[in-house]
Amino acid sequence: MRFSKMHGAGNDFVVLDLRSDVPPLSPDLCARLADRHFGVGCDQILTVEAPRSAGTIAAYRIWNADGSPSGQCGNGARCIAAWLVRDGAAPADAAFAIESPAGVHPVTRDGDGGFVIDMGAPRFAPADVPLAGVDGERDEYALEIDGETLRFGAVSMGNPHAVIEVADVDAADVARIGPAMQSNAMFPASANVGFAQVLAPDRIRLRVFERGVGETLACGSGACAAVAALARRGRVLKDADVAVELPGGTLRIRFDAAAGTVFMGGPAAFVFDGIMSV
Ligand SMILES: N[C@@H](CCC[C@H](N)C(=O)O)C(=O)O
Repeated sequence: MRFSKMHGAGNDFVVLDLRSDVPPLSPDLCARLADRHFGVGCDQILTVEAPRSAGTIAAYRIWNADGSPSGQCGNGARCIAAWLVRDGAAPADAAFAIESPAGVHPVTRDGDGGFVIDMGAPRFAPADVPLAGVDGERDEYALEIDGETLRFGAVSMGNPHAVIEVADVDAADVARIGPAMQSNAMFPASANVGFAQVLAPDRIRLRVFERGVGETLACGSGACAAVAALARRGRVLKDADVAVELPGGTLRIRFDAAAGTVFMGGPAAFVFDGIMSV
């Protein structure tokens, strides 16, 4: 099985071209590919697939390291864009569109040689996240973990996110709180749990404990969710770039409130190409 190893701000991927003849993918095979000791190693598997909607170059799907599927992957979207440009399927200098399970995403180049992806509208309605056992849409919800009341915003970017504002992201107990929130009945589809520290209205720090993986070096949809949730509470700017500093790099996120969409800019890098026996 031929693959490309890529990363976006340290969130790493195995990219497979399913437009050609490859063995059928299963959750078990995804988990084997993602294994850092017995496989290639990655946070997510991305599959490039034939276009589904008019005006798109290709579709893609996302599997976490544990083999579970997801509806969205922001860093993956930039890597898919870079992969399609290198493949010759997408133009190097013009806009094009790709499609995730969450919808169609217009893509443009950014000034640093990376890509800007229109990630679509953040959805806050509890049923859309999904969030269970709450009595209506709010800016923040409360949940008790180990006797501590945590306040969080809930957002879908095509995948579920909880965003907790913290005073110091380095001190956040990501490895304890992340899995405890994911397994709580409030999150029937689990969630990606973000810990955000606001440095200024246009700059935050963020760590994300991802569903199906654990803490990653960057989560693009998590960065979009954090800015959308914080902007809703007036903690960061709307309609202007917010720099999101993640352990693996910095993304630029703009919540365009008038257009009702979130733009994400950042890098996409090739690491190596290879062949894995399956
Ligand atoms: N790292 C990704 C998100 C990948 C999917 C996520 N773990 C989920 O299960 O929803 C990103 O950059 O957005």
